[in-house]
Amino acid sequence: MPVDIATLNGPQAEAVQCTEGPLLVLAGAGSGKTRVLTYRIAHLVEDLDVAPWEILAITFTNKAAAEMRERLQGIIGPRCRGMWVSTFHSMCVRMLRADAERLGFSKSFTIYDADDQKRLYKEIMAELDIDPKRFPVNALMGRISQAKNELIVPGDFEKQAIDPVGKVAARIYTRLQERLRAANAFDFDDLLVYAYLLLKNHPDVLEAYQERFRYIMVDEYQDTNHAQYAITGLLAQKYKNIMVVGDDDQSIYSWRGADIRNILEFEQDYPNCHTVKLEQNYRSVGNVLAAANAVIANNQHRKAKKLFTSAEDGEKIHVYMATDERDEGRWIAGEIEKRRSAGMSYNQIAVFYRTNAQSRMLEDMLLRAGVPYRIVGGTKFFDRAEIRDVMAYLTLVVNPSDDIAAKRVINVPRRGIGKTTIERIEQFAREMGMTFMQGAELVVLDPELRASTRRAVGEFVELIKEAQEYSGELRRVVEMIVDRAGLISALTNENTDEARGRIENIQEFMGVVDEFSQTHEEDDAEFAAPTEGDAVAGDAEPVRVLRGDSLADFIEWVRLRTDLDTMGEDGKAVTLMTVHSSKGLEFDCVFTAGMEETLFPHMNSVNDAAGIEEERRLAYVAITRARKVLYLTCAQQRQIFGQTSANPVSRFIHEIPAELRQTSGLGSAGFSGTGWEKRGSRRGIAGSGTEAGGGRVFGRSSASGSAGRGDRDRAGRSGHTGSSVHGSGGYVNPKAGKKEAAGVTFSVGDAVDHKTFGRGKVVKVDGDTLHIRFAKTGQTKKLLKDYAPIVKIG
Ligand SMILES: Nc1ncnc2c1ncn2[C@@H]1O[C@H](COP(=O)(O)OP(=O)(O)OP(=O)(O)O)[C@@H](O)[C@H]1O
Ligand SMILES: [Mg+2]
Repeated sequence: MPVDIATLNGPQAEAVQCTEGPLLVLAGAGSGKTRVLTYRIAHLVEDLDVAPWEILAITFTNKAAAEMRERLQGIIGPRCRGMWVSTFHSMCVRMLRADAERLGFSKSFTIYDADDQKRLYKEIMAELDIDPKRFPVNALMGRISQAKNELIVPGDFEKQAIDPVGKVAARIYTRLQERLRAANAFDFDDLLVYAYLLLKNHPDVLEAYQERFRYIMVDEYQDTNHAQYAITGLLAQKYKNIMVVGDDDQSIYSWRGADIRNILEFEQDYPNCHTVKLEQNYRSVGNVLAAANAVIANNQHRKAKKLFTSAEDGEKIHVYMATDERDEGRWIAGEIEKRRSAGMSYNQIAVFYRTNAQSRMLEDMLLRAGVPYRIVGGTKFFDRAEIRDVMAYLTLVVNPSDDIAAKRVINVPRRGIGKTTIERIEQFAREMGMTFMQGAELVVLDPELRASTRRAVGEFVELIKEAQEYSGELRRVVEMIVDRAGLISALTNENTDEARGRIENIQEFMGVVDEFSQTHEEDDAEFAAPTEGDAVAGDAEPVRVLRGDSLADFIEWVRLRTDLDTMGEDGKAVTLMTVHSSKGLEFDCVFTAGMEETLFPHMNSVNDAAGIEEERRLAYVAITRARKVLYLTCAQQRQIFGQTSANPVSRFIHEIPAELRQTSGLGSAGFSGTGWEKRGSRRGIAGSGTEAGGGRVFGRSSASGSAGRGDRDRAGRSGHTGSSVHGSGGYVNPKAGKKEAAGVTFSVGDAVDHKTFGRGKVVKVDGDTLHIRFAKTGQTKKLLKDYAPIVKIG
């Protein structure tokens, strides 16, 4: 069945039908770029008989890739199997898995994430005697990452380094690459660098891919870095059938090496390029689009673009000025509940923030109001220590040369292998030119070590070896490691709440294993029927080398999961995420919290024009995610990064024309009212005892968690309670209580959450007194509704 071009507008259809030669679609947010790219793939396969394996589609996140595959499945059905729809990093991993030997690595290489990498940096710095106080590790990592994204090898980097940090970074860079190679590992940036080198230095490999990928498409091209640009260039060099889509106004990753010039100079790179402009926005209502256009118009360095919509104006942009971050979170929770009662699904609501540090308070407030949410980024499951331990064990099973993994877990759980022993193994391994595991195996014979230590090391080595025999049976090997290493029993012995939480996480991890097994079977099916396209890269094995080695596959899958992939498909919940992660997505209702100077725009960027322009593009991305309703919130004072500060309202709010805004909260009386003048930052307004005290009062004020459901009275009260802790510095909003006092009504059957007693049910209402039966204790307590630390949860 031919692809239905009729559902596209003129320029969109033109882009879909322009299938030969270079094509650029440069257009604003929500104009259908991703839709056009997807339709073009469908058109190629469905109408022009292009084989699916001849198509390479690159997206910015794994989530976007999954969505695209799903949409394709909907249009062309199972024919999209065998097609490469992936991120740059996943694509590079596939290429490297097929041909790692050409580069002197083995196929079972490990991918180091930021945490592994940091450990390695610290080791190297210790080894080279570099003082981390003078040369912070993050700064060095940033420099080297930037060099890798620009494809600058250690030798050239050293020649170019003139400043002290650069010179130190050059020494580390050289050693880093040696260490990574010895560990048979790549860091994230290396995936791009080595894939590039593979294509650049092995013409037969390059040619095989050029012949295979006759049609190349890249979404979000404005955020490609130099390495990605170079890889794309090589792949497209022969047939030049390359389509790139993007929006220069949405370039938000320059801090990670993205180069906006890649898209702006596409027409120069491909002189006979066809360019299509899309000007109709199909995503947002009129007011949201007008706000976005007004904000971005303040950037000097941009290609001016028109963007119109035929949608209705919709609601005005809601601006809420909170007293503090708690009030902000509480208010957001309330508004979410209002939307929900009006029929909007939680899934269609998102709360964005500029920095991860903001999420904790928002989470707390949603939790207390009983709003289900999922958080993307921040408290990443896979970043938890116990999960990292399990992962390190598994990594070691697949790649025993991974010294970082070995050292992480040799004494986890504690089995009496101390620092001295580890150093001894390390030194021995270094002298003998061995890996840490090989060293460990021999140290067992060292009579100078205590017998118990030798036994412990021996058992550890033995465990890893035994597990290797089962590496094809994923669930079994994971169970074996968890069980035999004694991870759960050690935690059980600790017998603390925290340990129990960790056990739950490990159990949750088994669920992840199962989830993988299910999706992996599908993947297998996807590649099981080899197409002509799989026979690539010269004599090397086809790209499907990993089939059958499910543990290696699993590890790779976990490593490549970007934050966005933690979003579940089922279970309705509000999404919390940073603005950066929201790229390409859309929601009916969007909240962006923390709209204050120094937070958004972020303080790191406020002093330079280019930085401000990037922050403004970020604001543009945030605004344009909203389909129907947009909320922007800010707080008069905020505790964040361990200090209290008070900052003016974000310039991005001012840049939205006043007639498009509707303001409420503290500042509703006057936008730049006296309370909003610059106060600067004040460290520890609340004093040192406040953290704990704040926590307590917070529990108390949890009674106002349901404030958003009309319970403004208690919101006011708890605000006052809060003030006694915050110091009564006039930050409490006296108006809030009076103006919005509605009084809360409880009735029999309501579910409540009490700070101390937990969940319960209202069994009787006697004037202001509630009789609540608590689930945990089974007891019924009489509580005064306005004073008890309770929140209505259903
Ligand atoms: N011709 C059309 N008719 C109806 N809906 C459309 C049309 N084109 C795009 N849309 C819808 O508009 C929304 C935005 O499209 P899409 O996500 O492809 O835009 P985009 O340009 O990729 O946006 P962004 O710049 O944010 O990535 C989607 O919901 C899409 O289905
Ligand atoms: Mg898009």
